[in-house]
Amino acid sequence: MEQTAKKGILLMNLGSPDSTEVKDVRRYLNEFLMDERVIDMPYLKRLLLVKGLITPFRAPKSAEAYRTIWTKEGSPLIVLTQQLQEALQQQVDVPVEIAMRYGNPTVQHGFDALMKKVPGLEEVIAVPLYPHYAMSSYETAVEYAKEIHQKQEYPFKLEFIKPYYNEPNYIEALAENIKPYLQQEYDHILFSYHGIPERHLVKTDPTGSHCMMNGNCCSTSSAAHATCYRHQCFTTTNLVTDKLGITKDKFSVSFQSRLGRDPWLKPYTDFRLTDMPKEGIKKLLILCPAFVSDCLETLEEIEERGKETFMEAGGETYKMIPCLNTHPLWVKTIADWTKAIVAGNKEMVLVK
Ligand SMILES: C=CC1=C(C)c2cc3[nH]c(cc4nc(cc5[nH]c(cc1n2)c(C)c5CCC(=O)O)C(CCC(=O)O)=C4C)c(C)c3C=C
Ligand SMILES: [Fe+2]
Ligand SMILES: [Fe+2]
Repeated sequence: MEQTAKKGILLMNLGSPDSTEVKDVRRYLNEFLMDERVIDMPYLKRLLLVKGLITPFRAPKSAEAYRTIWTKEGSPLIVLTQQLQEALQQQVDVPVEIAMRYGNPTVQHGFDALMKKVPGLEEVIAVPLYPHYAMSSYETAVEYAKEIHQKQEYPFKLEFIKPYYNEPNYIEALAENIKPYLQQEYDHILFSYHGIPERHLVKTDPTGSHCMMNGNCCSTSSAAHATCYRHQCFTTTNLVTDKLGITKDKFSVSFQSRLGRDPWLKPYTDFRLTDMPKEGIKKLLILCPAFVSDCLETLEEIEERGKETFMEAGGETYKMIPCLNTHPLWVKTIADWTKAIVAGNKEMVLVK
């Protein structure tokens, strides 16, 4: 490949265990949950909780769950991120690599691979594969990449694509991805976002007085919205339903995948799946826009277990709409953003 710009792209996703063996799942969970932006407790307390309580019980169960979705190529999340890399590489003339926040391939591996491909590498554009800002997803990916960049004294400049929850071309891709599923009969569409503990919203609120102060906090104008996960999830939902002409009575938002006993964002997806058939919602479409690539939390929690919950509660049809994965409009969107940055347009760059 002839290099015109000494730049590279790094697609950053969350990561998966190396295999479905309990020892690999244990190592992955320990790394993930010892992240202070995920379990936000003082180190010793976190260590005791994660290594003494959560991981020993969770690792065998999670390993079993991973076995139900694992493919011969490996974890769906990793395989789909690789497929996104390949599709994007067809559209841009700077090298594209992938890296995971936890597990493999690491961020350092991604940086080294780009350095190898581009002698004299001047700039890396990192694309966090999270549309919304949460300290346990977007923020930790960015801060971790910055830490590796600094510690290893890489000579290139590192830039990040900003959260894109409201970007018109992202919304358009999401809408196009949903559209074919609207042909089938449905009573309701549930937008199920990954949950976070409520206190994380308070922690990332730069105003110190906005998030969770009242039920409408996310719909009133505030500087906090730049880092308010709840606001951003509602915004994505409203923009995409507006675009598709889906009326307010036909959709709602819920939050999935909670861990532990603290209050997480509500309503909880599993509770809603149990209640909806009783409310007359029998035919459900469900999607998980917090994820760009299908993963354990979509394929096992929502597509498999969620369906069981809904059908056992009296539901009739249940269809999960896949994540954006390698949807052509999504690939084009990332290509357009990164090409613009390579050309010197900084509109999509995170400013901190
Ligand atoms: C939107 C992205 C994500 C946020 C925000 C997030 C927060 C968060 N997650 C946990 C705990 C777990 N999450 C797990 C899996 C998982 N989480 C995300 C994304 C976000 N997490 C993804 C893409 C995945 C799937 C990974 C895969 O390999 O497919 C898991 C591991 C699986 C399990 O045991 O259930 C845990 C644990 C917390 C505590 C948290 C916020 C505080
Ligand atoms: Fe908010
Ligand atoms: Fe998670």
